[in-house]
Amino acid sequence: MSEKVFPKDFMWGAATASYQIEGSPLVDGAGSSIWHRFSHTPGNTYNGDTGDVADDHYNKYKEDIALMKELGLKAYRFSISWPRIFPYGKGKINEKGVDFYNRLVDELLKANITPFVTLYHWDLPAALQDLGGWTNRDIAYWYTDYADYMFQRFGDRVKNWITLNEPWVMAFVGHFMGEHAPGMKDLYASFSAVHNQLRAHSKTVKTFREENIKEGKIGITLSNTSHDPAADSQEDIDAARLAHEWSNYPLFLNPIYKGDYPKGIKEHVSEFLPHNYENDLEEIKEKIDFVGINYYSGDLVKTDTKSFLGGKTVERGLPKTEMGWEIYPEGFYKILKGVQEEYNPKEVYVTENGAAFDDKVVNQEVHDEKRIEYLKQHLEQALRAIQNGVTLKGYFAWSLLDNFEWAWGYSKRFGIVYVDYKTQKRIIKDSGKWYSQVIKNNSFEF
Ligand SMILES: OC[C@@H]1[C@@H](O)[C@H](O)[C@@H](O)c2nc(CNc3ccccc3)cn21
Repeated sequence: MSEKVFPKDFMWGAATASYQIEGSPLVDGAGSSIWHRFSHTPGNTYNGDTGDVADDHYNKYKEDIALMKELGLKAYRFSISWPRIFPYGKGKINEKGVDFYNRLVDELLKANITPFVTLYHWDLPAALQDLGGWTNRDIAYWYTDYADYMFQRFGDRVKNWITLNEPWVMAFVGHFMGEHAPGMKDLYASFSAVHNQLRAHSKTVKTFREENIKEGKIGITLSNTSHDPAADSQEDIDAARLAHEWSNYPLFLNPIYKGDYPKGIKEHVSEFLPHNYENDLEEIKEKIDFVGINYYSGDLVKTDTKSFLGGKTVERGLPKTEMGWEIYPEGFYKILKGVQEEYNPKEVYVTENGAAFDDKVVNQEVHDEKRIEYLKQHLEQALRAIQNGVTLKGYFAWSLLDNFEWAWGYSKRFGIVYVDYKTQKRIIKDSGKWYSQVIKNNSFEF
């Protein structure tokens, strides 16, 4: 393989999520979600932004799929909104919600674009939150029933399934930091959410196997930040390792592949894990077909006895994106190489990688050179990982479209396609044109 060309059949895609792009959150019988409630609660999002309209993808999906085809995408990762299907999370089914995703999937297949479906990207039915949400052990059954129904309705056409998007963010940004829905600040609730998401994930994988989806594959998508020790001291090395075990793939892959939480978690924060969690570990240890890796940035960790887990982030003067996240491509390689060395997954997909920059429209064009540079630097590291034994099979740029960036609302743009929220006009950015050439050449050098 030439040193700049990706393997044949490498799956080039782009990713989105239901609440971030669809709009119409309560239309056609859909139930409310925790993000509908959270964004409608004053003070929770920048400028009071909500997902009420977003990119109006619920109505513009055909136009957006035509854009994907124009870009030459091989695959498209999107999420299904659980409350569109089960307005109350369980029980009554909303056929109009199922119909939207039927039309979306059929249009993708017509465009010869492979669907990768995320079953849960944070928009929990609000009715289930009223029953405790991810802190209620019964959610493992509610979620598995929802997922099983999706397998039955779409498994004939959708062959690639992701159970959960970034369970760490759901658990800690949503239940400890309070910056995401459901807006809780309770560390015990956070670890309960970790544990119940793992239970839900593994029960769903078992059900997926029983449904025997022809050529079907199922995995999980995990958030990752490359944590480096600030100094070559044992205390900084230990602090960085603990941050890795807590906030990156080990927190979930250790139970899934090795049947227990990481050593550092058990040594330092086992008090927050649910009572008798050990009883569930055997069931959680369930083989998956691929690991989804999300990567955006890295940070430097210094020992600090006053901080949670004994470490704090310190500056190292690297360039940053509009999110204030370091641009650290080497960290991408470290995360990819690390997951292969620590768990040796059959397949790895980069399910999200991208950056927010201050994009401006000039004469109906968006010259986002910084994003092209970011993507190129990270693709170089992805190819380096493949050349060093990582079973990387595909890459999904985050995101196809500028969209609702959670608590940041519409103030941060990650898309390779610009969205004018006043007119809903789409403009392919220079990065989208560049990415289209990457796909055509199967290389970032052309
Ligand atoms: O922030 C960009 C994207 C976001 O739009 C996606 O929905 C989500 O999957 C996503 N995860 C990260 C990385 N992790 C993260 C950490 C703290 C807060 C929010 C996201 C970035 N992104």
